[in-house]
Amino acid sequence: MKLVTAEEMKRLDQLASSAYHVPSIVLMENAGLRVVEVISRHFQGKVRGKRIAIFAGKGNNGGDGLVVARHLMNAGAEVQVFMLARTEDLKGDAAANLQILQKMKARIYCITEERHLQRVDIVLLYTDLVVDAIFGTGFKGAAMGLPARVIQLINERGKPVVAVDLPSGLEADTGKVLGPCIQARYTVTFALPKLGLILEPGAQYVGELIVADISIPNSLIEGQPLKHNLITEEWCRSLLPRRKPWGHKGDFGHVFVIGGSPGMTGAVVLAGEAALRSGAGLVTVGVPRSLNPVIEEKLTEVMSKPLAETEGKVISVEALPQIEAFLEKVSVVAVGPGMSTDFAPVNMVRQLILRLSVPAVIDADGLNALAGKVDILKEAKVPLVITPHPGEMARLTGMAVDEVQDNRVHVARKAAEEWGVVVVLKGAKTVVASPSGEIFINPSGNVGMATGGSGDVLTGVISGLIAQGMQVLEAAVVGTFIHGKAGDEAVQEKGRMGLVAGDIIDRLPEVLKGMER
Ligand SMILES: NC(=O)C1=CN([C@@H]2O[C@H](COP(=O)(O)OP(=O)(O)OC[C@H]3O[C@@H](n4cnc5c(N)ncnc54)[C@H](O)[C@@H]3O)[C@@H](O)[C@H]2O)[C@H](O)CC1
Ligand SMILES: [K+]
Repeated sequence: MKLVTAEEMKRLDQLASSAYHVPSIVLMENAGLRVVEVISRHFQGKVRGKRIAIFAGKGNNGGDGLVVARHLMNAGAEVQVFMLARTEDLKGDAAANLQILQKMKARIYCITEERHLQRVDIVLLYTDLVVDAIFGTGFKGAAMGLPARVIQLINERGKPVVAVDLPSGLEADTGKVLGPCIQARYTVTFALPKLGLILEPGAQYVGELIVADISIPNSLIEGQPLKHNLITEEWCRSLLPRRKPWGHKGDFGHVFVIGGSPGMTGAVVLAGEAALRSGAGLVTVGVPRSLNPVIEEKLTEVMSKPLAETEGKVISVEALPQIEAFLEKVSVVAVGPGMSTDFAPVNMVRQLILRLSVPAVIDADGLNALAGKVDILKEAKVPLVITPHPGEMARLTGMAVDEVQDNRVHVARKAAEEWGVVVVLKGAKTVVASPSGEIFINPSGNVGMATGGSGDVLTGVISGLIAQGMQVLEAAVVGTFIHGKAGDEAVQEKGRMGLVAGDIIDRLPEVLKGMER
């Protein structure tokens, strides 16, 4: 599903009027009607007599609210409209709808001074439902002054709120909530979801999200170069490889996981098992020679390959010829789980990337090996996926973690475009970015997955899908979704605190089974 920024939405709005001659006031009317439908559903169709307080800002979001007021009045509801602006401040379509309401003798109060809040507080006490039409896509920064106080009052009274287009106080493009923000029961957003409704923390204020058609022509929407996407289950289902009944394990690829070091053997085991549970035909984990007996103990279906090691029992540069020779037998490499950041494995990774002859997923210490040497990624001759968590992304970009987290979409896109790789920037609402700047936001997953080894599992899932012939971008998108969905299934049973990475692997088969075609 496509997502939009405020700017893109404005352009759609303008083109609908200028290129398709859909008058903007028709769009506003439709927006209002869609909101009324949700309100009617909330009251099981019985709107008559319901006490509804509508809060309208000075822009077109407020205009939508005035349309809602008109239709609710006609439906017999007891409507009170609070304008967070002077009536003369309204322009265009919003002003037109205000005039209509004035002609209808609607109860309209302007909240322009602190003392006006008393009335708001009293009305809220007896209100059945609130309509938030204060700010929409025009909002930036933090709500302050009277609007902020009104938002706080509405939240404190705890009545159900229908947010028009966006909960007021939330930034459409970033999902940032820098001040008070409406906690909505429903958000009726127009045409396409705004990025900020999906990103954190904005997504926590949305309630039930309804994407409402307001008659912007589909051909106009499809014709726009919209580069933000929400990953959906149906889309992932359509991308999953089909299994031919006569297939044999050779058809489903061979994953080679390279990593492991003393005390960190579990990471390669998790990655290897996850790859197998994601449908790969064969999986081999390459570990320092001394650790191989321990790994063999832990593995059954997954094979292992002892690699040349240093005295410290980490993978040494001498392992490169062995690894290169083995590349002929595999379909994809996963580099990094538990590898350690000793000089030798770091050096090995930096050289391996230039010699890869199959796609690779680079994760964890494989990424830490590239801090300060990130240009190596640009010289790879094969498609790459990197799967940094925010700390690893900070090390790769030289930014502070907060800076990365503050601009997740921008940071992921810039890295993907500059380094020419698929970037999976993990975290709440993982962002997948392609070298062409396409963005895919993952809605699945939960905080229970913030546990050691969860990233190793994701590396295995993505590698397992690439082994079965998926393009690296599709494997990253689908793998991220499946990994999160398996975590969502696991947390139902294990809870957010008790969930461990192995629980995610255990749920992969049922998630995949539910998506097979
Ligand atoms: N096709 C569509 O998308 C349609 C959208 N509609 C509605 O229009 C709003 C966008 O309206 P706009 O006038 O651009 O801005 P807002 O109403 O969201 O904001 C009002 C006003 O608020 C000011 N402002 C911005 N930030 C702050 C702040 N931090 N504090 C105080 N004031 C702030 C700014 O000056 C804005 O002008 C969209 O959401 C839809 O609801 C159409 O009605 C239907 C078609
Ligand atoms: K709003």
